[in-house]
Amino acid sequence: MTVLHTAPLWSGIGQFFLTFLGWAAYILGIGFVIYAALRLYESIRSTRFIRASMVFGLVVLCLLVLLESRLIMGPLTAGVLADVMALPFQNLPPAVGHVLVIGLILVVIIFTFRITFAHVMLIYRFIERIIGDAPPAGDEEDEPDQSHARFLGQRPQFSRYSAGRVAIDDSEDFGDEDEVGLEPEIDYLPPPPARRGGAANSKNSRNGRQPATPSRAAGRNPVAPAEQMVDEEIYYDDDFNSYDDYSDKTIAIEPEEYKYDEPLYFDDEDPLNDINVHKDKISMVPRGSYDPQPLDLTDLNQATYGVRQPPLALNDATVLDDEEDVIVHTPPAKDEQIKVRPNQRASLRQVQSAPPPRVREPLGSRKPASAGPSRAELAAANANAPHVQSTWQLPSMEILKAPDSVKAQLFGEDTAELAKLIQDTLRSFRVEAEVREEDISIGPTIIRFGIRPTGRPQMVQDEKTGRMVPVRDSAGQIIYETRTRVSRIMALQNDLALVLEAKTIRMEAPVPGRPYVGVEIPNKNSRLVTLREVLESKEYQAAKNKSMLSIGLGKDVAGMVRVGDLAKMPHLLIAGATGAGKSVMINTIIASILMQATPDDVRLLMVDPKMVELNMYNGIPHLLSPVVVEVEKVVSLLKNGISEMERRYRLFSQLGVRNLDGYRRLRAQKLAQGDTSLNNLPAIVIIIDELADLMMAAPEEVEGMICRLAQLARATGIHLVVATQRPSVDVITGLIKANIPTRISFMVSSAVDSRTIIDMGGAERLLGRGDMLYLPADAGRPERIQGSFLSDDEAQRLAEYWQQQIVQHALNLGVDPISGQPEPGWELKVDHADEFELEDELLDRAEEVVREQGRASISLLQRRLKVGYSRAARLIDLLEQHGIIGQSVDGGRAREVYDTPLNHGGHSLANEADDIMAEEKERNDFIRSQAARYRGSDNSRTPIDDDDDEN
Ligand SMILES: Nc1ncnc2c1ncn2[C@@H]1O[C@H](COP(=O)(O)OP(=O)(O)OP(=O)(O)O)[C@@H](O)[C@H]1O
Repeated sequence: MTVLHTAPLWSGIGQFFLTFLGWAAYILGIGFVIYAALRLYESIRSTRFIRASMVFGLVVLCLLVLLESRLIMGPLTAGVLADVMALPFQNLPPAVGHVLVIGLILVVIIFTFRITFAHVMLIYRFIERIIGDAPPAGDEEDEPDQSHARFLGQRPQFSRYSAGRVAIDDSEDFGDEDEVGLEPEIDYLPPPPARRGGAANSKNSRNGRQPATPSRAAGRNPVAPAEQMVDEEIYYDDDFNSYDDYSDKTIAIEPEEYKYDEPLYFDDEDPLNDINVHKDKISMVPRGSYDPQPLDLTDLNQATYGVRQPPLALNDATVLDDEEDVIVHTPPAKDEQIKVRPNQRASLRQVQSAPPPRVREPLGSRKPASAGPSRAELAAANANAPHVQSTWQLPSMEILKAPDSVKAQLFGEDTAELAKLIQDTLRSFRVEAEVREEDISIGPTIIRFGIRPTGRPQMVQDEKTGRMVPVRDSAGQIIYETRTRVSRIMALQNDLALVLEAKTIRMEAPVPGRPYVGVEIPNKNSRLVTLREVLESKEYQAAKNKSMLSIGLGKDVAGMVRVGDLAKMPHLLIAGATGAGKSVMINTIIASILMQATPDDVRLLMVDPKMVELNMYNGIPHLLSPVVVEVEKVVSLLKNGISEMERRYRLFSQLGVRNLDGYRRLRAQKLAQGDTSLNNLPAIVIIIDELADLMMAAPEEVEGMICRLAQLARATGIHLVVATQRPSVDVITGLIKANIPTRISFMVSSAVDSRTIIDMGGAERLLGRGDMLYLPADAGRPERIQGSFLSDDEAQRLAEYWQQQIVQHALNLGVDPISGQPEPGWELKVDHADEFELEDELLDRAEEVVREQGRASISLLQRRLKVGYSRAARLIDLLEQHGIIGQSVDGGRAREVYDTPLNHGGHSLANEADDIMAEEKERNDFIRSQAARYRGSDNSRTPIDDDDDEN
């Protein structure tokens, strides 16, 4: 305008615009220039971003502002157009005119810039945050900020690698500090090292776990620069077995001092983004630029220690045992804890004086130990002791590492975003479903989103507003006209995996007991579940009081502690690919037992063909026999187990009790009456670390004995824990599966393997490293659990604790320590599979049968003794070896019985022909069933034809 106005030729035009538009001519002129430039840019980039509505809105806005200036300043600079526009306002009071024009300006601004309520809220929050930014010092701890999102620990960009992290004492929420054994401390870990270190820097840090740059760290944390923690990823390191180093390097820094000083963004190449143990398994979620939220310590404590678990009606001081109706007093101090067995409780109440301690009792009094005073002798020496208080001391919880609470830390709204992403994706596929906030469960390694199928709702007109609103039932739930099918959601599994950029997602439809389909994706801020935090949980404490064989399994997808009871399982099959976490699980089981049960309560038998996994337990008093590493000795061990089982059965039937619990109750009653005739019978847990090796060596015998034990051992308190790396049908046969109903599947390589273990797919989508599907015997569907972790160090410490106790225990009793030797009756010998049947206990009955019948044949023994073909054939061989029957003659199946007192001439040609036919049939059936079994099914076995002539 100035140029036009001053140039002689164009001054008229300039004058016109200035007169007509006043000062607005400048604004509009500049606006047109910008508009022209933007259009030019649009045409160069072949893009379009100028909205006509916005241009129009800006012009109108400019004119309204011009009008307002005319109303305020009069007709001096506003031009003719403004005068014309001001005409309608002349008769109005000035205030009304201003209000009208300003109102119009606001309306035009709202429409032009498309301002919504969300924008207003954003600004409101921003202002609020600025105002509320300076809380009085020291307030944070007293009054934790509650305004954060509930998705604790879900902000990848604010993981422990990219920001400060917090280690919080749990003692506040977890009861007495002494009881829990954790020192109160608040550890703020340092911020990440500089990210602008260049490629070399980045590489170094990936390989060598680059420490925080001192100067930078010092800048961030002026309080304790020298105490910065070296930020190392050691948690899930392959060769990492202990997290000692981690906590050692954690040093307290004042929480108030910590500030994020730069926006954090996602960079694939940046090692600092290696936030997750499963980095190679999961992918990334795009990150926004959020400001970190303050951490709620209470929330974190609750998430870490499971305080959210519903309180259980437990009285720490006194536990009333319903079954035995006796009151048990818990030990006064944990260090002086002396284990009280359920069957000892009654006597404890009665006997208050301090009697001499008593040695642990042997399982049986079959053979004395070779060196030193035998256990049988020791037992006999103490036989008259009026009580059974054990002198073993249980380890205190301090022997296990305290849970490292730094893992769960800052939180954000990523989870909410993912939920929205899932919902939008489903909608884009025209699948009506919703993901509610309350349906999101956050576990230690997994987040589960619950997708509720919705549909087209029934609509009615609202009487007040006249609008159409969905019809709701009495519970306030929307009633749908047509519903979305679950199968439609399930069909989108891969599409969801795509948008969530997750390498593995697992869908469960429906989640048992919930009205939604579960989508499980890896939690990028995953956390180790330590055995100690599980054992310290209230749920475990409650379970422990009920059963000595409780196992701290881990935490489920909602972060709740999951506990198993081996006594109820009653046997457990663990399978999974190599490195998936089987050995850790077995160690966890053993450690759970060692933490809560004395050798008087539970005894262990271990088979470790890998030779290295369970060796460390050699020498603990719980072992009935040293850890078996030779496959040849396993048959002998299982045989010992079977004879112990049979011995207990005989004992129980004599005493008229039905199971070990009944026996214990009876014993407690007798002890209360001063009768010490009944020996203590501990539960026995047989742990086999690699079944495949055994099944290769002696498939039939091992399978037969495992099944026999599995079928009958429950009542006698003998439990099997069998693990295998090879979930194929020749290892986990149909028979073994049928007899071991409780199963745990870790990650496997294929859906076929998964089906072999848990009879359904899903385990192939697990993440490994303790991520498992737990299928209890009484549940139809498996449950996903992150297994508790026990480092080798802890296991070693626990084993050493018990090994030392043997010495201490023996010193207390004034006897030689006996350790590492098998219990009498549990000696193992190299027992080749072929020799197994040599001492077949059916031999006597077989002899009776053949003498009674005056003839001997396999089919006869099969029918009369109700045994399988191979065992009957073996019995015939044994009878022949013992000189009871003769050899088969001329291909005939029936054999002569020597010295037969009652030979009524039953050995006729007709009988022999029948026998031959029956036997042939049995043989064929047997071969067929064997073949079918190796193909994965042993259902093909045809029943024995009972038409066979017996007489
Ligand atoms: N519950 C868990 N939590 C965290 N990490 C685990 C857990 N269980 C196992 N891991 C990790 O996985 C690694 C392998 O576990 P483990 O040795 O138990 O595997 P495995 O299945 O026994 O393998 P293999 O059959 O080859 O012996 C462990 O060293 C550990 O780092």
